[in-house]
Amino acid sequence: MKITSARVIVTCPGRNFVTLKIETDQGVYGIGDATLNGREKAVVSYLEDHVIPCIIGMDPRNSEDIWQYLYRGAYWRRGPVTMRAIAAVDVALWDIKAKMANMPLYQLLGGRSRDGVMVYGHANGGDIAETVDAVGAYIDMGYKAIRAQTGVPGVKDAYGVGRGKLFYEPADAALPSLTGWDTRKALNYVPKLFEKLRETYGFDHHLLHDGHHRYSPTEAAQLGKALEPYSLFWLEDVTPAENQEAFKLIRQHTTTPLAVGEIFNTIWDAKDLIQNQLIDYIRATIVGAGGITHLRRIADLASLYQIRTGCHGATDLSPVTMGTALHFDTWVPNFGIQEYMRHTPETDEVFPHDYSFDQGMLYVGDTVGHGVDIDEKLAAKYPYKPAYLPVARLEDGTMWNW
Ligand SMILES: O=C(O)C(=O)C[C@H](O)[C@H](O)CO
Ligand SMILES: [Mg+2]
Repeated sequence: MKITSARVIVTCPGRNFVTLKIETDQGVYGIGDATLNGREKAVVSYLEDHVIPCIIGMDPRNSEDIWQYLYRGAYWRRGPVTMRAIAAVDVALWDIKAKMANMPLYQLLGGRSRDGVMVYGHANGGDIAETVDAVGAYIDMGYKAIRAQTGVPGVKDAYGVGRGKLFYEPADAALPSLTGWDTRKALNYVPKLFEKLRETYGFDHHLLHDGHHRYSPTEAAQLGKALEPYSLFWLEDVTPAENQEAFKLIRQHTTTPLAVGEIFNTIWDAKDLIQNQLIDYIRATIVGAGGITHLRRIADLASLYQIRTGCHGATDLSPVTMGTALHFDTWVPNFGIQEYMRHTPETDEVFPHDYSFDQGMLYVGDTVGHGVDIDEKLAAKYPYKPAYLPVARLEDGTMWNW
């Protein structure tokens, strides 16, 4: 069996997606996602100029060997561009493998460990009152877990506060837009949001919060401690994690569960965090961390330390990643939760998929493969549109982490 062609399809049905379609001499094809928000074309070039020419003629059934070939063979390891390209190939090959086996992907991974996958949605508002209302709307939709973000008085466009309610999309301009940040103001305000949420809705729902890399380790420890009475499911990305040791300090001071890893690309980014039990949830996902082949290694390492998965699932992860992640989540023994930011109807139409939402859970169907396809004719109607994530500056102009 041979790979006969591989094509990159770029489409923008409301936001940009990069998709890889691998075809074989046996008529079976596979689809993988390679989207890197705000840097899409770098992955397109990596795939078209450096990956596709190497894999034509290879046996698509050897997905492990092809993964190693692309990882070791490049000599230049890791990084978001390389690992997304590898992930796209890997997911397309698993899709092909499952189709050849006439099985839904989760069966090939080891079968069902659960009926459905608990997801969390994004509730946000300009201030506490608006966010409390937004959380109520998610509860009414049946969600069991909700991430809550609020604007902070005196801070221009604090992280997570979108214009729309259901379809929050941070990549919003042809050049990065400017947002503000003030840690002191956020530290004073955010705990009040959770106090109000628990007062209003009680303790039956899981609440989550994303610090989006804004706090220093000491400030992060303060926030974790201040949030303890409100019993969060997790506090995410509370400080940047390039220095994995930084989490030791936070961990010593708070029992608020910690999640990290949506920008991780390999097991090496998470190794110390996992082995020292400095986190509770690992957020690495299929498209970010080298596909199924690599993500399952991360999950296995995490399972030794009772750390559970919490795959990233923002809108920049295409339905191909969402569908594949749901198969992974349906199987992985140490599953925690899955993020679910809804795509627009236009995106859902371009990527027909076999997963559905009911009462706070997502369910994959039994379509063979990962169950997500791309309507190429429709995709062609939505040409690439440059879009960037915002940047953040402090009041005095200092560049900060967005
Ligand atoms: O979904 C989250 O938790 C995020 O932090 C979303 C990210 O900002 C987004 O995926 C960036 O592309
Ligand atoms: Mg996040």
